[in-house]
Amino acid sequence: MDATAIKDSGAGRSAASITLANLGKVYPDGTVAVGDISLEVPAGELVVLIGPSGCGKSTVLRMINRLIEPSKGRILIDGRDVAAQDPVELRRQIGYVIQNVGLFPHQTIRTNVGTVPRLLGWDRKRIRSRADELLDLVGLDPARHGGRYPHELSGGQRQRVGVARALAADPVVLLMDEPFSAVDPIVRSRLQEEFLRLQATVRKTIVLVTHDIDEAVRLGDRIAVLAEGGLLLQYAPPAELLSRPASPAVREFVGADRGIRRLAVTPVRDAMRPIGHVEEISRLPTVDLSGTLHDALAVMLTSDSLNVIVVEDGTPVGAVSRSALFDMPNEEATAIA
Ligand SMILES: Nc1ncnc2c1ncn2[C@@H]1O[C@H](COP(=O)(O)OP(=O)(O)OP(=O)(O)O)[C@@H](O)[C@H]1O
Repeated sequence: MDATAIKDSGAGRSAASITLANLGKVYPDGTVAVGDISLEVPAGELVVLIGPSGCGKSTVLRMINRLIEPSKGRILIDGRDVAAQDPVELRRQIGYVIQNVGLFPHQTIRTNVGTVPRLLGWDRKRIRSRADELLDLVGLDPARHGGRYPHELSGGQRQRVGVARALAADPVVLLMDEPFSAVDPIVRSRLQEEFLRLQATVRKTIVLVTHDIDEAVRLGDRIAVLAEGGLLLQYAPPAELLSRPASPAVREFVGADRGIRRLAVTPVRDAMRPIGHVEEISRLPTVDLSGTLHDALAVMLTSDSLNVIVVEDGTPVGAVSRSALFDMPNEEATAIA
């Protein structure tokens, strides 16, 4: 992971793992922003940091790219301590997307996207073709938008440019600090959806900060819940966090409607039973095997049916009943019983 590797490569470098080991930050005024956090972000996964305002999320992110130096602990990227690397060089290899994007107002969109490649000394032609490739990847037409200035785009479009710029030099790590919070809920939802598609293509290691539990559940392969003082309360995949909150504090944070959220991250397969028990298959609505229980519930509600047939490549493979959705084992309840 050095600058020459980036210079020599085009796109498609692999992602890197990130290790936080007993990471802590006390600001000079004595504020303990981050207590003691240890966690591992596997290469190519998207990890969400979530927690109440002031719990240290941005501080963790900014320690990863050395905008802030830790008071204790270590950060390893692919096993290499970031403290041993030149901060400027390190930052050129780590994409960073912030709320309100921070685009340069007097530069065109294409020039903004080419910022890091330019710093890395790529030639003009290569920078331009890379910028256009990235704009296309985030759903902006290079011919239409490439020559515009940031104020000539909508908030959602600017946000996409921010993501394109962060990906331009094909970083192995992407840090995102509330990347979608400055846009309205409908644009936000569309950006999240597009971002998931983008991530399926580029498979970067991403650490994303948000306040929004729905965003965390939708985007995260894993979620780290932090508390005041920068303490790690739980680190788990969304489904586990929702079904087995590690403490009352996490349960409260995750929210009372977590049963519904859990449906959105539980595969249809988990509540499926053999099809033999269901009558009149052909009249029942269907849901694809790749769907979630939330999809199954939506189909049941719109068709006013108590059962839904699960299909794989168009062939019925099982059925899910409405009661089965709410009989899903709740390990927390079992533990209490
Ligand atoms: N430069 C600083 N000096 C002193 N305290 C700071 C400094 N920067 C941040 N803090 C404090 O450190 C704590 C963590 O701040 P941080 O910005 O990391 O939290 P956050 O979880 O990202 O918050 P938010 O969700 O509101 O953005 C807060 O109490 C904040 O006031």
